[in-house]
Amino acid sequence: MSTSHALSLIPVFCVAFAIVTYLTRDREKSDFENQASLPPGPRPLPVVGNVIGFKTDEPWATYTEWSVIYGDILYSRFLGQEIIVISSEELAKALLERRSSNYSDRPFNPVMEPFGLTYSSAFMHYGNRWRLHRRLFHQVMRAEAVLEYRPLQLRKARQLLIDLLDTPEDYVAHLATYSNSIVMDVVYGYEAKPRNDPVISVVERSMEMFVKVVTLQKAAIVGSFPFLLSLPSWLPGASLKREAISTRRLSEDMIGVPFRYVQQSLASGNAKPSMVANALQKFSGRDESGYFEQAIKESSGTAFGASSETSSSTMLVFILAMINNPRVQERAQAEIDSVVGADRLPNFEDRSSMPFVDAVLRETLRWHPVLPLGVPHAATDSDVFEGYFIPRGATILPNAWAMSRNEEKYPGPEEFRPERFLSPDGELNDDTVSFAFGFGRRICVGRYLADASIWSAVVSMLAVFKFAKPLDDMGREVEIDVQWSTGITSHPVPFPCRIIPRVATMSAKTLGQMTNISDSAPLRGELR
Ligand code: HEM
Repeated sequence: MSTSHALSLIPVFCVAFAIVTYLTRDREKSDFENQASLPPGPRPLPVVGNVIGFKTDEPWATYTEWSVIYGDILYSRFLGQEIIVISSEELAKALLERRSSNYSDRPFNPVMEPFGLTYSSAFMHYGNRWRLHRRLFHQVMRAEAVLEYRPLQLRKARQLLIDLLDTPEDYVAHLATYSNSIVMDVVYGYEAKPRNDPVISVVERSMEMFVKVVTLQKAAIVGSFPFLLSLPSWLPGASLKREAISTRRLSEDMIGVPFRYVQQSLASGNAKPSMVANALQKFSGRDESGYFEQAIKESSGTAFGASSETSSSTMLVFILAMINNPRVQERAQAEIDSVVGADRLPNFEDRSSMPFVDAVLRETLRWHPVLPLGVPHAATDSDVFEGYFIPRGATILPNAWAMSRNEEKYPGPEEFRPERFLSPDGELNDDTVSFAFGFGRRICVGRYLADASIWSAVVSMLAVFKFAKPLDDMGREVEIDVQWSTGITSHPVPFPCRIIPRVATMSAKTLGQMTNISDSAPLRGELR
């Protein structure tokens, strides 16, 4: 058979396979199903499910539109996948927190194994292996532990300012370097080079693939048409197979390269305290099977991935918001100037005196949640919730996008208004936008680290720079046509902007004098 003939049969195979999958799919009916009906939702097409009107590049927007029609608990189907979308924060808490024993699993994702992503703690099934990962994170990322990283965060923020001063046009790379270098230090004790660090670039390439691969659509397609991964990789049209092969290679490097760096540093007696070094020492001599070593390797690899995309995306959203809201930017700068003065940069002791800056950070998390559909949970068992039947194994999507657009809680939700987080007397209110970090037992383990790293970058950038729209040939400001990336995370696609020092004579030397942190400041205590 010729290659072109073989190719022409692929769609036929796909449809035939989908029909067989659909007809033979067998969801166990439980007693619950006889008592309650599935939540309302758009009528699915046979086989393919709810594809009509579904915006694949903005699934959160589709689910939010559907939630207006069908309510805050809705049912939808994509190929063989049953999806329950929760669009209210209260209902998400009631389900994912108060019933967390049943809703802390992740959906089976057929993409993970062939793409070499089973290492990820964030997509791992609920169970003992996940618990061990969580414990390893907890050692170094719980609220009290992250206080130790403050000197590191301030030092890296100063480096970020120097980089922005030097080459403002590379701001996207500088933001990525900032968040990546903090997590590399915390997790591996690795001091990344300010530019073109070889280890960081391995991890960045791997993450780029990761966010494109871990989407609901891809999971459903691979789940329904697994033979696509068996096609010879040379075959035109076998792009999925080729993508799987390169993602697998990148993932191996991503978790292997920095891990070997720590092993070698420990062997030569030069290891700095870090999540990996501490844990390897703790389990040394009592890990014959290599079980703990594997968990340390996998969880540390996850930490990097989970942090890099989310933190730098949030900072991109912040810059965009500042450019489009100059009055907000000026008010935050006035607050910083009044607390800090002109001779030094802000530090963590100043934080409680600058509620407006914190309100800007919260509004950034709300205005464009970088994980608009969170990370999917799964129902371990069938259940009835709010009178609706939730099938065993269903994917549960906490629709952070819809929560951020709740008109009652956030009037004028498309506008960037930090004041919504302040009481009339200027104090911060209780709304910490916690939905941006997820729910229940799977809530983001890195949230305290993320909060301090993003605050330190945001306050430092506001103290030193003005962010403004680009200029045209006539010197007039031009509006930015913002595009948003799509995948499991979403952030503004790099846009032109001006990053101008607020003091024209600002230099790297002045920045050094404005920070009272020593470059060799001890960052953590002894190895435990
Ligand atoms: C702005 C920054 C960040 C945001 C918005 C964010 C958000 C999230 C969200 C929504 C989840 C899913 C929670 C759920 O399943 O309900 C999550 C999980 C996770 N995050 Fe973050 N995150 C951020 C930064 C970080 C950082 C800095 C780290 C680590 C260094 C991190 C590590 C993780 C891990 C390991 C998980 C998986 C938890 C599990 O499945 O048990 N994140 N994050």
